[in-house]
Amino acid sequence: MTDAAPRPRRSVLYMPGANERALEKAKTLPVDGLILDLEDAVAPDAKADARKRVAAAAASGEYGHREVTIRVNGPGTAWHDDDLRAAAEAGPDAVVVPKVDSAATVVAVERALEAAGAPDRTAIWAMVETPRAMLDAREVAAASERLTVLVMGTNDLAKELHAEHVPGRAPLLTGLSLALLAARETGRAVLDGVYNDVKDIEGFEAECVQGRQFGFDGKTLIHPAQVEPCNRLFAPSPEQVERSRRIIEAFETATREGRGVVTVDGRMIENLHVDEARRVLALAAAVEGR
Ligand SMILES: CC(C)(COP(=O)(O)OP(=O)(O)OC[C@H]1O[C@@H](n2cnc3c(N)ncnc32)[C@H](O)[C@@H]1OP(=O)(O)O)[C@@H](O)C(=O)NCCC(=O)NCCSC(=O)C[C@H](O)C(=O)O
Ligand SMILES: [Mg+2]
Repeated sequence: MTDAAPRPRRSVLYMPGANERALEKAKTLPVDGLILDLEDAVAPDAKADARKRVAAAAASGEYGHREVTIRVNGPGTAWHDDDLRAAAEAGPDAVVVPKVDSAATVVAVERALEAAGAPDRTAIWAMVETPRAMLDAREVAAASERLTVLVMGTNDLAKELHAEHVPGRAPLLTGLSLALLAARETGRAVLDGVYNDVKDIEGFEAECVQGRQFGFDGKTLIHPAQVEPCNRLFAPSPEQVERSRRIIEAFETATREGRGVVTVDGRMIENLHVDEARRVLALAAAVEGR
């Protein structure tokens, strides 16, 4: 079940599962994915009602091209098992599991989903947001073929580390890198964490650029105002697309002439740069298809 083709996951929006208005509004937002949340955004008294709403929304088929996922409450909580059963029945694109910190947790979730009759199409997205998850990220990512995406939980990670949220995210960079290494080594996609200040679009954009430069496939979001900048900044730019085309063309010409290396704009281009240029073009085409 590992993703092969580049599926755009530039923008993945959380919405509180108890908020009917947000669930409705999401049908009109140009996001690549949605996380219908049963965990942090839902108060204990509202959990049962939210579970019903979210399951109905996920099963409705009304979200078009958007990937629809359900975030269940974490392993060990009073709601986890019921959430998994409801999610398995609803059959979303994925079940997002928070606070996964071992391969055993992933395997337990996989077994519970299968026992509850989850369709094969329902993947597992594992949130990595604890020190243990960071240190065992590779084992978590490789624990199941159903697991297709790692999701950073930067609020929980900062809390666990006693770290401060600062511009540039220096305290979190090791964790971000460990998740990326684990995802790329195992062929999983990987999404960056959320930006809490919904009014600060400039700061949000800076964090999108940082996430993209690191190699994240996209970012998780908490407010509709974050969607457009996120889509724009995680898609290949027109300049990148144009340069990628020139790289491929120049390399193909060089190969026909018996050369294995060439320069474009004064920079050395080898096979590996051509692979990267093809990845960029494939992603740009997939984004264009949206
Ligand atoms: C952050 C918010 C509480 C802000 O809410 P509010 O002040 O009400 O926003 P606005 O008035 O600006 O809303 C304008 C309209 O947009 C809709 N809206 C707002 N947020 C969403 C959303 N997430 N999805 C869909 N629609 C949304 C409002 O309904 C308004 O619509 P309308 O009335 O028609 O104009 C709020 O944005 C919010 O609740 N966001 C999500 C919070 C959330 O899900 N948090 C949990 C996930 S993050 C997390 O857990 C991180 C991770 O685990 C970690 O550890 O890091
Ligand atoms: Mg969290």
